[in-house]
Amino acid sequence: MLEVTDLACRRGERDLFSGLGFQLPAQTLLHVRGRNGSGKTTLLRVLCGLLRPDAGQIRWRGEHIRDLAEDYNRDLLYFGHLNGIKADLSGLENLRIASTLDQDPVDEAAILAALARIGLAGFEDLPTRMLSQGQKKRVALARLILSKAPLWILDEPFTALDVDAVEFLQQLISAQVADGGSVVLTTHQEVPLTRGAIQRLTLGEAVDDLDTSSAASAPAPCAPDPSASAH
Ligand SMILES: Nc1ncnc2c1ncn2[C@@H]1O[C@H](COP(=O)(O)OP(=O)(O)OP(=O)(O)O)[C@@H](O)[C@H]1O
Repeated sequence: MLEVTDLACRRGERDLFSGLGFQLPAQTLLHVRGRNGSGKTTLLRVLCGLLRPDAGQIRWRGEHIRDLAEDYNRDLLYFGHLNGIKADLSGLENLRIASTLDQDPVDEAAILAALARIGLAGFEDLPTRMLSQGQKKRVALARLILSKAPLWILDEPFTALDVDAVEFLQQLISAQVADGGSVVLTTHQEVPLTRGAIQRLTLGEAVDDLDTSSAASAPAPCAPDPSASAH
């Protein structure tokens, strides 16, 4: 369970959000929406512990993420705008490093299988600078196939993907939730779930913006913090 209480963040002269609270249990997806510049990326970076909020607490399984430090990082997979892909390294090398940094090393056969599943068979050894934008993104997405992290935080993961890759990623996210994981996601796209609950949070709108809805066979979603607001 990820638990956020009274979170506030100011960037430059602007209050992006304040008094923000929600609980994200297992088998739940939080879909963060909002206009460009409303603070979605900022919120995700705060939830990852990459950015310090101006107020509020973030707890993972009951403990403050700043106290958990590396233990939180081990449970977390963050997929940011920049993909974290090194241009001079191949897909295989990038994933080997990523799995080591995720503190969850996987063997080469598993990495090759993940690259094949994401449609990159035959491209494993090319430096990623020689891949298209969509193929680079696929290399980064292969991390999701390999990940055992219970919490995924994904910033616009669908950008630059073709129709097949979008569908594949939707399935990965759906499986993560169905298998008991939690996902925080920014996207302008709907993500259908086979099992689990969806919560929606729209930044830049008034207080009643945090609503919940459930997919088929979903457990009851947790109640949103009634004090939540996003400016
Ligand atoms: N390092 C920074 N210093 C000051 N202001 C910043 C910084 N990074 C972002 N901002 C500002 O914070 C606001 C929110 O940015 P953020 O990237 O979180 O928005 P977003 O909702 O993710 O936008 P988009 O949909 O365009 O990706 C923007 O007005 C941006 O200019």
